[in-house]
Amino acid sequence: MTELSTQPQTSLDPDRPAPDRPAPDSPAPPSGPAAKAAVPKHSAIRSLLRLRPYVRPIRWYLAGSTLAALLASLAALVIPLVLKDIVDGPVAHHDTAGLWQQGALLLVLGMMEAGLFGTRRWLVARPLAGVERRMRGDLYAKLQKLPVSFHDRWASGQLLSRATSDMFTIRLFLAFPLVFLIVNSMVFLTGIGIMFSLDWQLALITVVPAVPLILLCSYFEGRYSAAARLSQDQNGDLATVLEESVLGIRILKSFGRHRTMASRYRVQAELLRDTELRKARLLADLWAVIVGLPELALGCSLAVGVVQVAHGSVTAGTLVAFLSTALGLRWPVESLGWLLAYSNEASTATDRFFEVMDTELAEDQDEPVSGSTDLADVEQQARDGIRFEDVHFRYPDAPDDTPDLLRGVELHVRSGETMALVGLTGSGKTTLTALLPRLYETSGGRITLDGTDIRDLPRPRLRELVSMAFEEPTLFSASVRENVLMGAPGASPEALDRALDVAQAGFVRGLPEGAGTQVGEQGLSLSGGQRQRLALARAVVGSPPFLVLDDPLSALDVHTEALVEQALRDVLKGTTALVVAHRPSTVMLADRVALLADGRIEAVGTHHELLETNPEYRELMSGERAEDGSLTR
Ligand SMILES: Nc1ncnc2c1ncn2[C@@H]1O[C@H](COP(=O)(O)OP(=O)(O)OP(=O)(O)O)[C@@H](O)[C@H]1O
Repeated sequence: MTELSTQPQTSLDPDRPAPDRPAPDSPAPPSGPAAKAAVPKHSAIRSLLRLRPYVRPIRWYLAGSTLAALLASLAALVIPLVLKDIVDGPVAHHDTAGLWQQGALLLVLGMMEAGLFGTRRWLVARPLAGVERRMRGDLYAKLQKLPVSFHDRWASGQLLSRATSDMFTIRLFLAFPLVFLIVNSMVFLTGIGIMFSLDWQLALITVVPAVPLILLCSYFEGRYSAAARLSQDQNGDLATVLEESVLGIRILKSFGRHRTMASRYRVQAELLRDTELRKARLLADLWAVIVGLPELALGCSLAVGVVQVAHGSVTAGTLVAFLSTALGLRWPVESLGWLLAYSNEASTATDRFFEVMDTELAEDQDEPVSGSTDLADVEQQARDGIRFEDVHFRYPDAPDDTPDLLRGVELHVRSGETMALVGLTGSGKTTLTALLPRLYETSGGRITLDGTDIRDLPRPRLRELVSMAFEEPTLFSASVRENVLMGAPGASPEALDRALDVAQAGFVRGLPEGAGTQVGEQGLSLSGGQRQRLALARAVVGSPPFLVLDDPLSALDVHTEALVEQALRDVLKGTTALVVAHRPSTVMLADRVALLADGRIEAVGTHHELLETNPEYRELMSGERAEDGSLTR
């Protein structure tokens, strides 16, 4: 699989060159992720063959379509032969009745050609739309299954372009180039056969240019593949910049950085334009030769043919038939350029599609490691709560020379207890909570829920048991109800009301359509505090046995925070909870507090115990820090 890199490295500062911005005349300018997307070494055909599982179900439609196109093209090839008969027969002998007969035959052949081409399109339109839908569906399903670490590495625009323009390219390839590469080759060979049967000398003059053409095409294929791949990757980079600009429009405007972003977009667009121009130049060069050489050959054969007719060694009808056949072969030859170009684009689009599809899922993605499928059924009192046992973790893309972010975390959150997790910013609190629902996999040690290793639980079940409210309250363009019920799809209207009450999200009832109101893309039509309360409601709506709240009240005013805390206390009584806290008010929700520092849990105790015994905690809660940002001890 081609390794794709990380986010685009383009600088926000337009005057600062991006790390791998191309030299103006460099042959293959890399940029951002596109820079690292190596062109696969295998041939275009091998890449395209990977589409077999998707094409197999519609193979008969494709075969029918190819047959229809072939018959239509062969009908077109018969026309010159009828012309020969007309010239050498009715025209030469002034036979009007014969002329009508042959004319009618020409008409039938013409109608057959048109009808068959129409049938071809009709045959494949629907099945090919189905192939595109299936591939897109598989890609989406795969993206949903891939771990969060994959999405950390891949720029969203790269994925977006794979799901949109690449799919379109592949469908178009199956509709046209695939069929016409086969049909045109057969038509070309048949036409050459007819030309040889009419006059072998003229035919030889006409086919000689085929040799340099074949050599040129193989040279072109390699160069065009590289350019096509680069252009598709750059397209993805451009989509990423566009997406970031649209999603971050408020920030860009408020910091007056929209020009900077526009310039970053322009740079990316210029890179893409340069690559497209390179593709066009390659195609133009190929085209010039593909069109020029046969024209030259045709001119030569016309001159020789006229001399032959003058000497009486060839009839005028034969020359007309020969030239008409040669002209009829212009399309199969001339189309070769764009058919090859498009096939190359489709092959690189296929490579890009399979780069995602081939990405291995974390092992045991859906299946538990060892038999258990649920928590042990024990009495409430015997439940063990959450245990982190010697947990180690490092991000997959962390530099090799850095230590693990978490280095032997030992923590026990008793059943029914609420544990606050505090620590300096960047100490790994969010990371530690993300290990619980297995958004990331631990690098060592284990985590248990009521004594069951979380890796022994199927992920869907684990995520039913552990509910999360993230620091960044993401909502989707759906109604308030749909957003909240994501936390428990089958929950009753009463449960929804209760969750909204706990989160102090009474504002929902004042919205134009209550809980049915659409919140707009990413919930941006709501305030930060409103979004945070809906995210909290989503976490608690299913009354989960384990709850993880990542600084859930940070965007709330003091009054609302107090009200939410009051309501949360009741919810927390019935659940085992880990709450990331930055402020004493949030810490007060918890029964005990754990202090995370240097990748370990340094101290555990009640808020008051830690205030008394742990200077680091005291300083953290009072906000006192040394000048270098670390806590003073
Ligand atoms: N996806 C990621 N890939 C690589 N490193 C990451 C990733 N996410 C976070 N980090 C790094 O891990 C460290 C811990 O981040 P984390 O978000 O867990 O800290 P935190 O204690 O929750 O901070 P805060 O209190 O500011 O929310 C940081 O140095 C951060 O840069």
